[in-house]
Amino acid sequence: MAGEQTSVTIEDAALDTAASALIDELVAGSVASKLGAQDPTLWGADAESEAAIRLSWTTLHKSSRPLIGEIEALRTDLRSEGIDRIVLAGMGGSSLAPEVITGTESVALTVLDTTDPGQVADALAGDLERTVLVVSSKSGTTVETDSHRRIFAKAFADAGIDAASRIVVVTDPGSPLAELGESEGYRKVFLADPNVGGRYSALTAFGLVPAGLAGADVARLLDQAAVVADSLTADSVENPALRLAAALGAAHAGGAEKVVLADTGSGIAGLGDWAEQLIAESTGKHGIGLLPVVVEDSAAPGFRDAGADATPVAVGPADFGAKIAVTGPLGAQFLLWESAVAIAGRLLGIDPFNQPDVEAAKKAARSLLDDPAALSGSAEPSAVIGAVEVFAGAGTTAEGALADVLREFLGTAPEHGYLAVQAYLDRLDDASAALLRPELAKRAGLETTFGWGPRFLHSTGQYHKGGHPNGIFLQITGTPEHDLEVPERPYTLGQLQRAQALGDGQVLADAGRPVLRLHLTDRAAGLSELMRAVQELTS
Ligand SMILES: O=P(O)(O)OC[C@H]1O[C@](O)(CO)[C@@H](O)[C@@H]1O
Repeated sequence: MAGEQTSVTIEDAALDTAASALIDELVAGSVASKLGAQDPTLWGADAESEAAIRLSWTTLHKSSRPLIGEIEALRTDLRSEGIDRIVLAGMGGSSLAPEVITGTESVALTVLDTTDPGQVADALAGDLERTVLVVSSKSGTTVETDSHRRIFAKAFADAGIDAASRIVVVTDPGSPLAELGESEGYRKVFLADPNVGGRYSALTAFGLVPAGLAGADVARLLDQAAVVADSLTADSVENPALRLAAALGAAHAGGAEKVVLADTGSGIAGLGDWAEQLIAESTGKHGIGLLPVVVEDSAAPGFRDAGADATPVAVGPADFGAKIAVTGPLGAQFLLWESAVAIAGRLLGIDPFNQPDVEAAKKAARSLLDDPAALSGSAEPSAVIGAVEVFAGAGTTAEGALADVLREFLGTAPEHGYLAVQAYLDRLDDASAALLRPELAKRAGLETTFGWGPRFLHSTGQYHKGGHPNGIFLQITGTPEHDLEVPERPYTLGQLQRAQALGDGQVLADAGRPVLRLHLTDRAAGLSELMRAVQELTS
């Protein structure tokens, strides 16, 4: 596999000079060895109590070993019963790592990190006789994951299958889900290390159980992490974590807060999607932070043409345009990025282990679910253009054709701002929505991110509200063809999806961020109309 050697190279001379000074400071302050010793004082007094219960990830390559046998034993049992289809319900840190691990090994795993009724219905339509559902939630209270559990439990029962025997839980000790797992007699409850936060949990049960059950070689991941572990806690200018942290910190200090991630042949499938949560949720707070911008490849808009506000990073060998290149196998890259982001947090002066702004959107969604009138959309669209209903935010008028609406909206971006495209759609059936990112980036001249809602709410969502206040937000929602009941809950999945979009939109608007919502009354037709309108914009 390409990139077996773990390394961080700083390709840009000016950035290298700025980073070198920071690396020297970090070495002089013994920051790496203190991280290795799990010293909670590294991020200042305010962060100390949180850090004290968040640092066990530095030794997971050793402490997670006993899990391997447990996972293998359960996999063998399930296979002997003809159960070989793994569906994972989990948001953010509870699904991103297993998705990358299984994608890298080309092992099948159905990930549910959506409230889209169509996408969940498609997962339900798979062969339930052969299915086990892994319900992963550290807190045990995440509404999306709880909804998936309810929907699948009912579907198993309706199919005459004993649901308890088909549900495996991964959660923290003492969580409501741990208790439920025991009281319902679920197949197995894996209790994860509670001293590791969600986005640092790739090498805990959260990453390893679903991936291992699906057939990935999870022991090899721990081996890969073990190979680099000592180098990441060495007080040395060669330490790759210090180099990456210093480069990101120096870039941020120089006004390049956007981190544009492109795969350049790492052999890893989608590391950027995992790193996105780690970087955005860890650093995007108190009005600063690093904004991850995951692009299709190094030729995509936003990478080689990045402006002074962005740092192009190659995941894999250095490529033309990259200012930083990070190589190494997946297990090593997990530990490297976790260490680097934690240390970058110290350089930025923030607590990398909390996510203070995520709760606001969850609260707004909850209150909308309690207010059916607001949720059913009593608000009239500002305009209806073909299959697209336009809900213009404050400061925009929604006049003219769709291209005019978009042009006016893009004009609200501040200099060196960014555009976030947030698609609350089915990421399989409506996959073409992702093509909007490069098309918009090219024409808007802005670093442009793309996220599937509500998945991104557990990732870049923290940055959108808590990071640099220079984003503009294009929400895309769509009428689902069929809705799905959530058993014993007063809302459907479609209503939950809508509440999440409207709730987050409200929080962003209240914070003074420009928000434009385009609702597709016919998803396929609406997406093509939208793409046509984007292509009418001049670059
Ligand atoms: O594992 P949980 O508790 O379900 O949380 C899922 C995700 O939600 C977040 O708390 C943010 O909403 C993430 O930090 C976390 O990875």
